[in-house]
Amino acid sequence: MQESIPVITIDGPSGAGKGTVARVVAEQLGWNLLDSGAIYRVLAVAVQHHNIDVQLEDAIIPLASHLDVEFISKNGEARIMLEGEDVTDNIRTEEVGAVASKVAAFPRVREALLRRQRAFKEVPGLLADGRDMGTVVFPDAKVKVFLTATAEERANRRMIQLQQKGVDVNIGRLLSDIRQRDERDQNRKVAPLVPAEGALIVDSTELTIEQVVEKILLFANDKLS
Ligand SMILES: Nc1ncnc2c1ncn2[C@@H]1O[C@H](COP(=O)(O)OP(=O)(O)O)[C@@H](O)[C@H]1O
Ligand SMILES: Nc1ccn([C@@H]2O[C@H](COP(=O)(O)OP(=O)(O)O)[C@@H](O)[C@H]2O)c(=O)n1
Repeated sequence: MQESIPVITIDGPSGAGKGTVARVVAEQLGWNLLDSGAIYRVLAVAVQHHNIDVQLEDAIIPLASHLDVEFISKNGEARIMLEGEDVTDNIRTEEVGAVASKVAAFPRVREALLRRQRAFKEVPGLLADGRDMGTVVFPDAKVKVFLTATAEERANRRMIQLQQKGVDVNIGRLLSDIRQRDERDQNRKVAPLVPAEGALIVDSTELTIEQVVEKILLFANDKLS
C-alpha cells in the first residue's frame, strides 16, 4: 500500500546541506531519494534550451507537464538526462538555480510537477529534499525536517563547493544570489519555503554533516518506531 511507505522530508534554503544529508541518510536506510530541486533545475535548463521567456507561465506549463527527464545510473554514478542529454553538471550552476527559483514560483508549473515527484515514493521508503516536501508534496510524511544555516555560512559552503569544481567565485555575489533566492522562495504565493508543522528544525551553522545526519536519524527512529 502506497500510504504505508515511510517518507522523510528535508526542506530548507539553498546551501543548508539538504542534498548531502538526504543522500547519506537514504544510503544508511537503503531508501530511495528524491532531489526535487534537480527537477526544477532541469526544467530551468529546458526553458533555456527552448528559448522560452522565463516570465511566461503559459509557455512553461506544457514543458513542465511533458518534461523528458530521466534519473539513471551510469557506471555506478547517478546521472540526470534531459531529452537524452546528460545535464548532471550543467544544472548545478548558480545561474540555473536562479532561473529554477523563478519558474518554481508559478503555481501551475508546480502543479504540473506534483505527480512526477510523488512517483518517487516506493518501497522500502523515501528521503525527499526540497522546499515544500513536508508542506505540499508529502504532507502525510511521518518524519519532517527543516534544515537551515545562516546565509553567510551557506554562501561560504557554496563557495568551497564551486572552488572544488574549479569554478571562479565571488563571495559577495554568492551571498547576494543566495539572499535573492531565499527571498523569492520564502515569499512566493504557492508552496513558500516554511517549516512544515511538526518539523524538527535543525540549524546546521555550527554542526558537521555527521552531526546533522545523527540528529535526523535519532528523530526518525523515534518517529518511525
Ligand atoms: N554541516 C555542514 N558543514 C559544512 N559543510 C556542509 C554541511 N552540510 C553541507 N555542507 C556542504 O555544503 C555544500 C552545500 O550542501 P548541499 O547539500 O548541496 O546543500 P543544499 O542541498 O541544501 O543546497 C556542499 O558542498 C556540502 O558538502
Ligand atoms: N521542492 C522544491 C525544490 C526546489 N525548488 C526551487 O528550485 C530551486 C533550486 O532548488 P535546489 O534544491 O536545487 O537548490 P539548492 O538548495 O541546491 O541551491 C530553489 O531555489 C527553489 O526555488 C522549489 O521551489 N521546490
